[in-house]
Amino acid sequence: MSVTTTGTDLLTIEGLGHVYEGRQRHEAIGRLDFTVPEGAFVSIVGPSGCGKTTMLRCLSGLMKPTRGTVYLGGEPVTDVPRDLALVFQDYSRSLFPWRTVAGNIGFVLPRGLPKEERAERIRESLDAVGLSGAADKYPWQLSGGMQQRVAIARALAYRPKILLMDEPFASVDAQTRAELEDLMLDVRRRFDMTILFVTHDIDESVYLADRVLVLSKSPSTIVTTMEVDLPSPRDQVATRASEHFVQLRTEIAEMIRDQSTRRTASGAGAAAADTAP
Ligand SMILES: Nc1ncnc2c1ncn2[C@@H]1O[C@H](COP(=O)(O)OP(=O)(O)OP(=O)(O)O)[C@@H](O)[C@H]1O
Repeated sequence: MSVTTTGTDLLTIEGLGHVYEGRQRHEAIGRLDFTVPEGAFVSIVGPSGCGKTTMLRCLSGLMKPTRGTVYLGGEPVTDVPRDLALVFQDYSRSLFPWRTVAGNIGFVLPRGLPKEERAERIRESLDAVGLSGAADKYPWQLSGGMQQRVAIARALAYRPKILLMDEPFASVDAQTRAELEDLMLDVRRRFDMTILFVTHDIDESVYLADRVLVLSKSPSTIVTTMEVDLPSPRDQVATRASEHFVQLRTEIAEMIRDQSTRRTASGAGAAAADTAP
């Protein structure tokens, strides 16, 4: 089954740039321009410290960028938008340990929501992440992978138009990571969700997405945009072993390596010219 997008851009990023001011002035983002179509799964991959988290903070309205504008559904983002949810890498800090799983999910739902709908949203989202029986447990009674499933369920229950994920599976073991990747593909199909997924793992970026954006080192720009035309549903073994998958992941790996070699040879000042889209 292939997943379709409407072709309408849900998220538009125009000329985004960010400089951290202060004693340690640092230009984290050079210039980013890209769009995320409604219904698409877009991965962003880039080296450590290239500004991925800074970018997500700007996209989600948590931080005002130094330059540029972010539009969600055509409206400029000036505050945290109602239609957006974030899932972070550090699940242990994103869940309240004193609330049950159901309590953690219910916490983000609108106060005025009728009791039955609140219960239904919690039930549906826990079912979607395979944790139907865990509603009354506390986060500390769950494994790391299960806690991250709760964080995903909480984002789903909120019913956002777009889900931003910041290296969400970087802290779990390889087997759990593969299960969570497949969970995201399933969730995306079931909820028709638009997802922007940040990772430093090239294979993961290709396995999950319709499109991969490759970032340069900081100050980041987009080195390339790669369409991923692998068939769906994807399979952890067959997809990753396919010739086309290997070709795509190799192209991205070479691009990241070449770019970092060039920067080392020519100095950081050449970065902007080297990485122009
Ligand atoms: N508050 C701050 N003040 C100054 N510099 C900062 C601040 N926050 C981040 N930086 C710097 O900006 C750059 C980008 O940081 P950011 O956390 O966005 O990168 P990242 O790609 O998410 O990193 P990682 O892959 O390691 O998670 C880094 O060099 C970082 O040291």
